[in-house]
Amino acid sequence: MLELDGLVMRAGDFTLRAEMTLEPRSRVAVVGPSGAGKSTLLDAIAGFRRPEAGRILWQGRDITADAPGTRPVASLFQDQNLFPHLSLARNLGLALRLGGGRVSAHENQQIEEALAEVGLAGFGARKPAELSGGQASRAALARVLLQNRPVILLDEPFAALGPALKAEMLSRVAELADKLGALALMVSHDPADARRFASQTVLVADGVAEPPRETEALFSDPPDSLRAYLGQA
Ligand SMILES: Nc1ncnc2c1ncn2[C@@H]1O[C@H](COP(=O)(O)OP(=O)(O)OP(=O)(O)O)[C@@H](O)[C@H]1O
Repeated sequence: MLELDGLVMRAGDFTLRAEMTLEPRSRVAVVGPSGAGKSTLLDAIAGFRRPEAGRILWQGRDITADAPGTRPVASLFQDQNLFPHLSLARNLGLALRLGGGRVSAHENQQIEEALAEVGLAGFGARKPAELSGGQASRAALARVLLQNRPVILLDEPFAALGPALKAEMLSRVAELADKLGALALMVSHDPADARRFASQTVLVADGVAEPPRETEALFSDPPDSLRAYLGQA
């Protein structure tokens, strides 16, 4: 379980509170108005921002003070965070060896397999600039696969892709999360994506990240804060 226990995040005069439990191996959408704190919530879990109060626990272990690289968490962002001067294989090697160092023959084999898994067999020598948007997204998925962490965070990673490609990537992420047995938490501005991806949804609004609710129930009878955001006010 991922537990947010009395979590308080503060940035300037913005405050976000969260109190919830998320089940392992579940897929959860994070929705809410712009500026409500969705990225803040994911950054807290990833360890990119420190809470002012409260704790974050994974399987009962307090990870609040852990550095991002040592958390049980892999993150996928819109700008896929690939180093431009390194080949795809070297970029993926860094996912396996956070401290750098030579990648072993076995690790090279793992990288090849991960690339093949996402439909990029033979692309290891390419630089990120030599990839299309869809290929870069798939490369980022290969990295998440290699990182093999039990929590996957996705902050609008496919917002720049066209509808068909976005739908394909979402189903690939769902497959990958299921294969890894991971909890996947995804920020989305598109209710259709949330419905497609996640049976549970966290609403972030009015300074609070609420415990997850059934996605269908939330969208079919949205509270006022979500209704306004959906343009149903
Ligand atoms: N360093 C900072 N200093 C002051 N305020 C900040 C800082 N970082 C973020 N904020 C504020 O925190 C709030 C939450 O931002 P956050 O990026 O988490 O929202 P979001 O829900 O992800 O928004 P969007 O959907 O537009 O991406 C915003 O009101 C933002 O202005």
